[in-house]
Amino acid sequence: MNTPALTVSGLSHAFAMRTVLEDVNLRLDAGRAIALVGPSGCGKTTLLNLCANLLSVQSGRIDNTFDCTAMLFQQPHLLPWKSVLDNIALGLKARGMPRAERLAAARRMGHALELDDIAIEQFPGQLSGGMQSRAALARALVLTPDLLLLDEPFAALDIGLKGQMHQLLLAEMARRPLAVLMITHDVMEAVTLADSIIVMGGQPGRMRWRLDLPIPPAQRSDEWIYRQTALLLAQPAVRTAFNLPAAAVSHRAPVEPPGDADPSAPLFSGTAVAGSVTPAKSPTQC
Ligand SMILES: Nc1ncnc2c1ncn2[C@@H]1O[C@H](COP(=O)(O)OP(=O)(O)OP(=O)(O)O)[C@@H](O)[C@H]1O
Repeated sequence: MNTPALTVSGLSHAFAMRTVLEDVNLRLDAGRAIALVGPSGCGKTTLLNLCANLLSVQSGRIDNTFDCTAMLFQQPHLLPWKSVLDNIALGLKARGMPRAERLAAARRMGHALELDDIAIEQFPGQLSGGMQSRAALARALVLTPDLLLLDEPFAALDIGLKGQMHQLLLAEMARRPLAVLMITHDVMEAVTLADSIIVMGGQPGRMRWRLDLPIPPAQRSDEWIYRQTALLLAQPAVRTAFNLPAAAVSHRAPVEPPGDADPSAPLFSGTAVAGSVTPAKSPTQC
């Protein structure tokens, strides 16, 4: 039996007469995480919305063979007139799960994401931003999705809360083969969570650079993450995509992989994607 995957092939998209995405190709397999980074307006959200079926595909193909796709938006979008518990249970209600059963499942998921019984019984407006983000994540995870689409859901959180959300997400990814396609402006967040990072840029937006990180997210030390982030941001193709001025590149050796990571794995090996500012040497499909 084929393992599930999200496959995007030759995808382009236009709003009215303006093309905003051009020839996007990627494949996301079960249990893997891909982060899309790039400057504002390069079409990241449009790509995610196409993957989520919130927009119709005009040109190219998207094949999603995952069983259940859930999406988290930048805003938690909790219903203010419903309790946090009812909000978490919303998708289960749409599936027709009986009330007692869905509320029990929602409570368990809320607890797993460190929302206590007091928080769960409150209305969203009574929660802090960080707790609302947890509730939104709980509402998505309670559906046991095998594909999670993240449109910068942690962008408004401070670094401490963001770190907590990362740990919760990594714990879920370690527990089962959850695939994640995420958008973020935060390159360090991408290096923390993703197996592969795709840098998009230009107008219309295209894929410019791809980096496959050799160490699983759970094994990455803070130091390794800082160094990889710096190396990624030093790549000329990446700087061009972000419209950053050319920078003096440090040639210091990257830090060693932590723990029992494969010592022979390359520490940094990005690939320019076909059609990008740097001619591609490798396959056009990411
Ligand atoms: N519904 C729409 N109608 C017309 N133009 C749109 C629509 N949605 C997005 N656009 C345009 O498409 C382009 C890409 O937008 P998109 O939101 O996908 O970019 P983005 O990379 O996600 O940006 P950001 O990082 O700021 O969220 C932008 O120029 C935007 O104005």
